[in-house]
Amino acid sequence: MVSVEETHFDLNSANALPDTYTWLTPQNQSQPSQGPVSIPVIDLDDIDVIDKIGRACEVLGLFLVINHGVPEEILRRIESEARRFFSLPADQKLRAKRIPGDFTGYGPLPISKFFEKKFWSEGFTILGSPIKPASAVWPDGGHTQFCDTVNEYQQAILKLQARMLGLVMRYLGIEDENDWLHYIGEKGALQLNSYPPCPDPDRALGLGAHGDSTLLTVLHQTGEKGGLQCKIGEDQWALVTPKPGSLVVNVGDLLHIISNGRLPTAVHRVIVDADHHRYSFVNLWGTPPDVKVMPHPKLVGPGKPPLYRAVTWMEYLGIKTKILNEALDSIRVHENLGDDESIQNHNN
Ligand SMILES: C=C1C[C@]23C[C@@]1(O)CC[C@H]2[C@@]12CCC[C@@](C)(C(=O)O1)[C@H]2[C@@H]3C(=O)O
Ligand SMILES: O=C(O)CCC(=O)C(=O)O
Ligand SMILES: [Fe+2]
Repeated sequence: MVSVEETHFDLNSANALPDTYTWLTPQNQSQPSQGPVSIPVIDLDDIDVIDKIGRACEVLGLFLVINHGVPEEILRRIESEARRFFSLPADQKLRAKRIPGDFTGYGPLPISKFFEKKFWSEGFTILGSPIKPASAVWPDGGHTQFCDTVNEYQQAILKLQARMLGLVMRYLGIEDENDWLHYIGEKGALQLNSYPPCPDPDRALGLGAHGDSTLLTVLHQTGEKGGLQCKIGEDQWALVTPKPGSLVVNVGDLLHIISNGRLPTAVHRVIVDADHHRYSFVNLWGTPPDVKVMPHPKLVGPGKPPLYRAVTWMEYLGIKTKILNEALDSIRVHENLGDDESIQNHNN
């Protein structure tokens, strides 16, 4: 039998960076942004919130939100439950190990297989009810507090996500609730991430560059240093500096599709630190199982053909799990004529 020690490398007690975690390619060495790029901060109580949130989605697809209405007490509790989970011995966490083909579980994320080196992070994904994985970890009742907290956190974040989606829809000119309420219903996947201090942070990566397959992703993070970076232009990365009381929001592929390409999916990654142990609690929010996601009919018309075919969230997750960065292109039915590069491709 293979022991836990042979298969599981414990990042929390490592004092050197193993070869399997050492990035030699420019993967984590591309240029940090020249000069400070400011990440927009959107105040949900702002009188011009529709315009401001819409523009933030349109420009970067990533922003901070304040006055978001998620009670601080819930944020503190999810943090404390995540810390309780990640500080367990490896063999106890591994009782919830992700089985290949499953979304839920503890272990390397679906994107890991697309990267040549491992990520300096631990993750626990919960899609659906937390009861099964949590009671595997805590068979003696310790799971109840964890599950209650996960449920309350997701409920509170879902309320915020639905509110923001309404604002963005109105920005796009989709005023009538009946034209977008059907996107709401799924609570999404909760991704708990732990990024322990790293002995050689310049040669490691917490999480590789990716876009989320979501409508919107909302992320709460610990500490003041940050680690999340947002891709700007070709090969520059801006640090999403934490701001007390704020949450991070990013546009995912589903909203990009619905907006018919107008709102970009935010490409992001995570860097790590020598001293700071960072955690993030990420709600990856998609559409209900029976909803076909496609460019919204109100955003399609003469001169504005639909750029993508219809997909359900689950179908899209399946595609993304197989071909990651090519997923959007694989459902594209028309080039974006507003985009210089696309026009060139079209002419060739
Ligand atoms: C619902 C999901 C979205 C996600 C795959 C998952 O099943 C649960 C984890 C999510 C996550 C988080 C990190 C990046 C990502 C690309 C990945 O590998 O796992 C996303 C997936 C996604 O948004 O496509
Ligand atoms: O930890 C972070 O800041 C980002 C995590 C992330 O991108 C994800 O879980 O999808
Ligand atoms: Fe992400």
